[in-house]
Amino acid sequence: MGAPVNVREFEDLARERLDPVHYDYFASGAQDEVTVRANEAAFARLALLPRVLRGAGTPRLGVTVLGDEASMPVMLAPTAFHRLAHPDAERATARAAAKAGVIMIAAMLSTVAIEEVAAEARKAAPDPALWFQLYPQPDPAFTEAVVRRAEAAGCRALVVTADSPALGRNERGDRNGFHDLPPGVRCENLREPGDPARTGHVRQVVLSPGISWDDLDRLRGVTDLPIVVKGVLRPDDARLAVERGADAVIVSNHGGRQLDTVPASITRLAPVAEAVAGRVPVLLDGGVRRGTDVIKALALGADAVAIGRPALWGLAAGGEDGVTEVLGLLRRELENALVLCGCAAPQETGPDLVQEGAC
Ligand SMILES: Cc1cc2nc3c(=O)[nH]c(=O)nc-3n(C[C@H](O)[C@H](O)[C@H](O)COP(=O)(O)O)c2cc1C
Ligand SMILES: CC(C)CC(=O)C(=O)O
Repeated sequence: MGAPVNVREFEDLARERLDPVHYDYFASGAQDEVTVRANEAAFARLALLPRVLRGAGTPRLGVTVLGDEASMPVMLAPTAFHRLAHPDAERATARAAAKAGVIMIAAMLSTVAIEEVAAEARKAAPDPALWFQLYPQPDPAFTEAVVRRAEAAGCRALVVTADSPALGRNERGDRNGFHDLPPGVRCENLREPGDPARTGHVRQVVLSPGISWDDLDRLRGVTDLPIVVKGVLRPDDARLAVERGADAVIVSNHGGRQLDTVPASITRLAPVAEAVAGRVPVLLDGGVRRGTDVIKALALGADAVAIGRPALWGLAAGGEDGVTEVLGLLRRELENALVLCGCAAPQETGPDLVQEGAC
């Protein structure tokens, strides 16, 4: 195959290069994977209604989210275990994101320690925008220690994953017997505090059924970082998140990996954005594969979108260069979609650009 010309072809290349068990881990979702398919299909069901003769010129793609300037409204969603995609793991992803000027949400379940992820990002850009995703742990002292590490590493927002009071049922994983990381691959952020020599124990992550809005309050007491609630699908929860002090929300169904048969995230964006009513930024992830998907999300109320699997396909296909290429593809596609819609910037999009169910 020649060089991939779109994200789908990057997935094909990644599938060829990856251990099939690890490909399945990245690609799969919960149970029948209804929501995985729905996330992409729902974008295809939305038609774009471009404006003509607007003289908008070459679009500017930059946005500012929670004070972080990004070169485009596409960020990296947190995804676990990059070492399974490429030996350079999160180091490569961080360099590519920083070089591209996009915001990276580093996963708590990273196979490279957050300090090292941040150091690699800084090699590529002087002031990289790095956020940290957190699964609050039942042990508040350990959670606080992880938050302190993220702060000290220079992370500028805390993304709390709210859709995971338990792990979704992943049948591909069960079929493959994929329950443990390979020898030598560890979640480096889960080491016991005070283990700088990295000789000691690494905790198992706990996805706690007890997670509640109180955890958000507790985190507020622990950190001054902006707190982003990830995994909101309902207007009532979005309103609660804002009332409980969230600084942004991410409309997300975890890429269809948690509760199967929840709706495609793009179908929940407009109701959530309406409930939030501009009080905090609204972000979206799930099924974004094209520049046209990005513009549809912007039009329906997102300040930016995040990509999960596409970055992993880039990483598996070509390490740092692969992630760079995926981000470049999406940038070129978004710029093309904006200019063809007659928009000079992401901020110029609105719901009039999108028509439901017509293609
Ligand atoms: C392999 C994989 C691992 C993920 N790990 C995490 C994680 O550790 N924490 C988290 O909040 N979300 C995680 N997610 C969900 C992503 O942050 C994001 O919601 C999802 O991938 C977006 O959908 P997309 O892959 O269709 O872009 C993961 C997703 C994938 C595919
Ligand atoms: C091990 C999991 C909790 C990581 C995750 O969030 C996922 O694979 O979707």
